Amino acid sequence: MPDAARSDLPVKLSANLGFLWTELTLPDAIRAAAAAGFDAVECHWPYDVDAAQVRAALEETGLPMLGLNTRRGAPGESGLAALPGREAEARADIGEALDYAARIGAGAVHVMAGTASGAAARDAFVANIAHACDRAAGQGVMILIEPLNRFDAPGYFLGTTAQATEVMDAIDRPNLGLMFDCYHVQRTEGDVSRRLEALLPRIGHIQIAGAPDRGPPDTGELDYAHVFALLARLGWTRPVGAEYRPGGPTEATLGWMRALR
Ligand SMILES: O=C(O)[C@H](O)C(=O)CO
Ligand SMILES: [Mg+2]
Repeated sequence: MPDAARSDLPVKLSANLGFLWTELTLPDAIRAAAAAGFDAVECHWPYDVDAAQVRAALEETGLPMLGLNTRRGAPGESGLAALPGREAEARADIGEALDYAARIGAGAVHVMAGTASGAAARDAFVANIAHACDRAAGQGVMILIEPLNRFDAPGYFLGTTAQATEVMDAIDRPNLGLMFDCYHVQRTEGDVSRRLEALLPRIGHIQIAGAPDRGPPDTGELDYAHVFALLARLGWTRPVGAEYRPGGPTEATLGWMRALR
């Protein structure tokens, strides 16, 4: 895709390689995203892949890696940052994610909270995220926290944008950002446009998918032509992450990119 055509997009796009091109190795998925015209990539858990190979694919394609996640922990845990008594493990995972981010030049780490609730969980989360921010600041990395919807992630500590902003106020670090996933927000809270407007200064990254089925952005009840026009009006210039389940070959689902161009 020529650069001139890409720059006509009202909003730049990042391919989430946790969901797109999962049949490929991570380096080859980066190449596929570049060939499809994405401006950036992001991933979930790259830890089994040699960071040098990821870095080589990023350099070869010129795509930035926007971010990656801390590990999920044991099956069903979805992260450790809000688990009282697991601080040492949570911080080891944060350190690992930051080290990997440094090796591939990634700009953000999403610290996963885990399944927990109550005051002790909040205290653990606030302390662990503050620790992550302080450690990340030295390498110019942003720490992201992301509310997940209660249907896909029942019991996940962080469920709403209101809860996220409450803990962000308590943590009070300049390199802490909200991961605003329009799909999760729509499933749990709705009012996506108004929430984007209100929360924009606190948002570190935006993700999209069709709702309620998490298919391509041109399926479901959210109108991303409207959302993209709003983001352009609000002056959002960073790539928006396409984090949807293609349900088949990714290339066959990219019509929405052409439609939004
Ligand atoms: O599921 C999501 O929306 C995420 O963005 C994620 O990082 C993994 O849970
Ligand atoms: Mg997401």
